[in-house]
Amino acid sequence: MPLLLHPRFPSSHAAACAHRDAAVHHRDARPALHLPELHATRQRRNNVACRATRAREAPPPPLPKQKQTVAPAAAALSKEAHKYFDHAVVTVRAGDGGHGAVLAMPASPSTDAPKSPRRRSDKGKRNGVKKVSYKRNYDGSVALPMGGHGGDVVVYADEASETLLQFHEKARYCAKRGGNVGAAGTLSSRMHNGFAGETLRIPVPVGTVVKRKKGAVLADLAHPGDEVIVARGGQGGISLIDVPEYKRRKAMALSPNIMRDASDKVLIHGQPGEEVSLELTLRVVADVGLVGLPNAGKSTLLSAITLARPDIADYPFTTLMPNLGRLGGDPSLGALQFSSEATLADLPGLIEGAHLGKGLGRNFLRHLRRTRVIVHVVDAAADDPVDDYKIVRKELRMYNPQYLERPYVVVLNKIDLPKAQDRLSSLAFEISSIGCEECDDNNTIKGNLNGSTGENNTSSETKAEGGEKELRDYPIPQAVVGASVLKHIGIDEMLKEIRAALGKCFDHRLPEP
Ligand SMILES: Nc1nc2c(ncn2[C@@H]2O[C@H](COP(=O)(O)OP(=O)(O)OP(=O)(O)O)[C@@H](O)[C@H]2O)c(=O)[nH]1
Ligand SMILES: [Mg+2]
Repeated sequence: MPLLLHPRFPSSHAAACAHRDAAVHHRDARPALHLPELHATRQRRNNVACRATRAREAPPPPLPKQKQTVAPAAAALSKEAHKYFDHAVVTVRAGDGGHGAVLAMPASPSTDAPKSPRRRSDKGKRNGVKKVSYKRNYDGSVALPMGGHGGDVVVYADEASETLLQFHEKARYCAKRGGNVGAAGTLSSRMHNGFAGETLRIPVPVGTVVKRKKGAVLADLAHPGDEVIVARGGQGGISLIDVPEYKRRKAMALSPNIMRDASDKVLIHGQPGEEVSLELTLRVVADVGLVGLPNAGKSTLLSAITLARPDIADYPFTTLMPNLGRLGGDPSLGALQFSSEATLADLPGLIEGAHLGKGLGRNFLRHLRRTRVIVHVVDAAADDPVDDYKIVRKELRMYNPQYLERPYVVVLNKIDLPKAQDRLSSLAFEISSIGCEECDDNNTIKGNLNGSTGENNTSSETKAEGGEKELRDYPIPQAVVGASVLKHIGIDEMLKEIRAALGKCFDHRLPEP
């Protein structure tokens, strides 16, 4: 019987042995060298080794320009992490299926052989050969072993991860392939399937949107533990029985997987695993977004009312990436206080012209998308707080006019400073009169939160830029409160207003009053 082995199986043992023997023979056949010759040869060999080492130590030749621009350099990543932390492109590859095998039928006892007398030890044997019990399929055919399934690739939302920066350092992930069928050889009851490749699980921050590159959205991983299979592993190959033609009819009774000719061998190959390019976009999950000019005190506010400890400093753009903090429930609600818990996101400061890329730009405003309430933090001791407030409102409108329709609270901060205290009431009056009372409609808010954002909605942005709707056409603030988050003045009043604004939004967690 011809020995049929899969080309990828370690079938070339004999060839390898022959090669090794030839090498030994070649070594033995070398003429013996005299001492001076030996020395010269060693010298030559050392020189070659030296050159090889130098070649290995030499820096690799520079890549062509277009290849170098594929991923941001590590230095740029550490310096400008805020540009990359919320967006990444990765390629994932699921594992290939393991291979099946070509199996020979076990030798059957010759019917011509003279029958030996049956002995007690021959129990369970037929004509002295032990009867084999194979695993069977539901239709009674022998279950032939299969190659293992390739590992899938799963992306899941993990509370422990915060940014997508790691995907700029490693942009390709491969799952393990399935195992091959144990051994090619004779069909036996002890053969087993190849082991399944392990699923590769990739953690991403909660709030990551997983999308095929230039394709459909696969999942929005908005809750911890949410997951999506992004690439499926290949199926394992089947096994085939190889029998001479005159035995095929008999073998067919055992299994339909009979090899007819060499071309059938492709069936034993495992299927390749899927490979996809994914675009990961992080949109932080928060109920309240803190916005304002740099230095207004947003991070100080977050640290005053939550356990978050963001960087705080007396210079603009201290915050480069959103900071999240958890606001505890309202104790006055008793057992229901958990329902008033909320997550706050402190965003980097905005400046006039952010929509044109000034300052840090406005890309991080995408992180307001999931918020229900916006808190404007205004430095009441600044030269023109009302103008500062308008600048931020206008930048929000440029980015997504729908943000202006969400309920919002204005916090006039730094009232511990005399300059702010003196003009607090006039500022509060001026700010609360920018906007229209009638358009304060919760239905609009619901529509915005469920519907599409204006993030990529250029038509709505153009509309706003065209000046069709002024700031006064959007709702007035829910409340304007004076506070000093540094000195803990007016914190309770501010929290009350923020919770009231949250309560006004549609919220399934809060019981209807
Ligand atoms: N006097 C006074 N100073 C405050 C108050 N709140 C914040 N500050 C100070 O204002 C400065 C800026 O505060 P941050 O919280 O870093 O401001 P920010 O809005 O987060 O700034 P960016 O991250 O740059 O956008 C710090 O020196 C704070 O100590 C306040 O209520 N009163
Ligand atoms: Mg800050």
